[in-house]
Amino acid sequence: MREESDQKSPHHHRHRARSPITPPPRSSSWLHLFNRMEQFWSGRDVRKNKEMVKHLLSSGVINSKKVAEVIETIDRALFVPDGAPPYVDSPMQIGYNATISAPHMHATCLELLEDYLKPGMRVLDVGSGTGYLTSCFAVMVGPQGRAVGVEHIPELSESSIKNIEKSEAATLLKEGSLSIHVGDGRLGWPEFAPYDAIHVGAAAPEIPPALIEQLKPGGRLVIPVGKISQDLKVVDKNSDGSLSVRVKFSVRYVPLTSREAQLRGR
Ligand SMILES: Nc1ncnc2c1ncn2[C@@H]1O[C@H](CSCC[C@H]([NH3+])C(=O)O)[C@@H](O)[C@H]1O
Repeated sequence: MREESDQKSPHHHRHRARSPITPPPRSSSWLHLFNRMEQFWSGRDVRKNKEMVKHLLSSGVINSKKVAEVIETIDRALFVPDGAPPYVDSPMQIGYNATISAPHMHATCLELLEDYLKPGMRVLDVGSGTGYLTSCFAVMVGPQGRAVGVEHIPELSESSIKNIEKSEAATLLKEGSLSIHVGDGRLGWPEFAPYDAIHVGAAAPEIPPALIEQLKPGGRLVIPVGKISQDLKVVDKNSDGSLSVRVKFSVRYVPLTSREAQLRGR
């Protein structure tokens, strides 16, 4: 086989011959080759990211065009640790007893929050982990809006910034409408409050009062609540400040806890 491929057929040469007025195809540049190799080793493949979106659409997880668009825009492979299959619909370990949520959970939360992620709106992502969902939020609210991630493990915060810098949300991070902060997310992030949307990516035993406080009247909070068996709660703050709460379905998230408890393995 090897001998065969080493033989240069007439076709081989014909492919290489180019008319002098045609610019060389990009595939011949070293930079392109390097990018392809980097993509191969990192498991990145925009076509597979697209296929994942198609699957989420056909299985009815995604119904919104906007949500499909943003998931297509932010390549998931940039946020999944090296060696993990990026487009498989399941959560993955990211170290520090944390996980990146499964694509269907990200999609569900984006759909639940879509109306609260219009251009110019403000969103808080508590337990931002890899930065994947914060980036999706940032793209949806755009440069006039604000997407704020809070993560209590400094190493995860740092690596999330590196992930975002490689993604389509890089400019938003650079220009400041997207920011990631190290802190205890149970206290929210008062600096940019009130928020139209708050998402919590870890399960709280009870809804932290600071998050209710930092939610705008007319805003929505999506939060998993419970210990082992948890409910994904959708909390709407009415214009008079009262709350309407409904349960979307049962979920299993890592706990929203102290840094020490998380690193101890709870
Ligand atoms: N009290 C807390 N404050 C801030 N972050 C927390 C807290 N408790 C847990 N976390 C983080 O919450 C995250 C949940 S898992 C990561 C979820 C993220 N949406 C993603 O898909 O990448 C982990 O990164 C935890 O370190």
